[in-house]
Amino acid sequence: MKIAVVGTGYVGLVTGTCFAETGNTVTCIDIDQEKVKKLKNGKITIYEPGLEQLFERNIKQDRLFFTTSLAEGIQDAKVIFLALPTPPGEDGSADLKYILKVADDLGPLLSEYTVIVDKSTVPVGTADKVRERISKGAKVDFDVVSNPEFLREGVAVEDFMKPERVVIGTTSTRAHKIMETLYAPFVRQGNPLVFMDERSAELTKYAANSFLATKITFMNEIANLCELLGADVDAVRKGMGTDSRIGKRFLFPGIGYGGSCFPKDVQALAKSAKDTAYDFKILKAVMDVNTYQKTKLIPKIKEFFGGNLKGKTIAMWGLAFKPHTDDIREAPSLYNIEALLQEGVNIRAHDPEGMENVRRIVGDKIQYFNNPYEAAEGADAVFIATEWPEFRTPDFEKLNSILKSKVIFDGRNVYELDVMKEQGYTYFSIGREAVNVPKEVIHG
Ligand SMILES: NC(=O)C1=CN([C@@H]2O[C@H](COP(=O)(O)OP(=O)(O)OC[C@H]3O[C@@H](n4cnc5c(N)ncnc54)[C@H](O)[C@@H]3O)[C@@H](O)[C@H]2O)C=CC1
Ligand SMILES: O=C(O)[C@H]1O[C@H](OP(=O)(O)OP(=O)(O)OC[C@H]2O[C@@H](n3ccc(=O)[nH]c3=O)[C@H](O)[C@@H]2O)[C@H](O)[C@@H](O)[C@@H]1O
Repeated sequence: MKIAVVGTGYVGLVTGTCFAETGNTVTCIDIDQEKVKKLKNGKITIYEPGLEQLFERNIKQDRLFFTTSLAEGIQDAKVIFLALPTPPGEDGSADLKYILKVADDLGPLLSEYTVIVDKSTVPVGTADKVRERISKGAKVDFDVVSNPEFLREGVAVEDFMKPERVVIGTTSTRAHKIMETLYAPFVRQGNPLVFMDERSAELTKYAANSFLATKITFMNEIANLCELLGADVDAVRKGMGTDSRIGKRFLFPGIGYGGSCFPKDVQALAKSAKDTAYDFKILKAVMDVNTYQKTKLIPKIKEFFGGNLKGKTIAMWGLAFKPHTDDIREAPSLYNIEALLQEGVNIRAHDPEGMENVRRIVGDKIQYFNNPYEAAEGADAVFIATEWPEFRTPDFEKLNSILKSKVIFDGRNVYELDVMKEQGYTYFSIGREAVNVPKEVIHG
């Protein structure tokens, strides 16, 4: 099938590449000329494990194309995916300007029946708005379908190629059949295509993201309580998660959820609820707790160093909002960098993929190093903001010899407490006992 994808950001590039991989001819369209130039030259624009290989193969096999022209890109396309940004507006609601602009442009360009698919995360009622905008200029039949995306960055290819489910919102039989054909190769393992109406599909996406953010936040509060009650959140997590009604996943406490989606989607759902005069209390609490959680280690760091951090040096391991991505949008690291800089701390940072993106925002206010050991050179403490696998089993001998003092503040519970005890590190983590804390420091 010939398809077009408008927007070659994270979702657009993965969507386009994966549909090409299953034999479709795909043209991806973006207004960012630099991006399109790179992509046309066979250079991938995001870091995503496994994507580059598929991307290169499909370009070579003439199934994946890029252009800046909407008219050229959608020519002969039976299905057009809109994978456009929906950033939070000033009031927290999703800003639909990118989607509606493309909808306006698309109408007059359609030359035969086409399915237009909202792949972006959009509030309930957006499919109706897109339909209305397109119909102003369209002279042919078309359908607007809601097909929200559930992929996670870092495992996006796997999530897209083997989805647990695909949600498709349409009441049109014609569009239903086309979407079923398009997705057939991805759901062969018995995972379902879940068909529903457009509004329900739109809400499903916000409900799923908000539920996951709530699950994490609930665990963060349990962790905070563990610290006060002298319990171990790792044990509690395992004890809870083995109940299949609760499930093991997304129960890992830490310094809050970040990324381009959970924060904005929780906020947007809360705003949608408010607009209908519904007071969604849980979502408000989730946002409050997450704000607190992001910098919850700062007071501990301050207290450990006797209340004054001026002139201290901290090695920050991890900057990306989670491992296996270079994405730093709403990354907890950024909030901690800001808080530490305000206290007069020198920050020596390392992240395997995210440093360039952080440099664009923070500039030379912090220093960047190519490996975690260089970052740790002469530091008073290590702060772990992202649980990259390479931090899990460090060469402790090497680390001992370069750190000024053996202190770790771990926002992602990377190490076993026994290992920290054995290695003689003063170790603070989330929801667990603080280890080897000198008597003069009051932490429990
Ligand atoms: N990033 C993620 O992991 C996921 C994102 N989503 C949702 O998917 C949507 C897209 O997200 P991302 O891919 O992360 O966004 P992004 O910001 O990475 O990419 C969007 C792209 O659209 C392009 N664009 C803007 N206006 C355009 C126009 N008029 N014509 C053509 N291209 C245009 C931009 O230049 C950019 O390359 C959002 O609604 C997001 O919430 C859903 C699931 C996962
Ligand atoms: O709508 C979206 O864009 C996507 O948002 C999330 O995906 P993503 O943001 O890539 O990352 P996650 O793996 O969900 O992690 C989000 C944040 O939660 C944190 N997290 C996750 C799991 C956990 O147990 N604890 C925890 O603190 C991570 O560190 C990260 O900051 C969802 O998992 C995807 O299904 C969804 O498609």
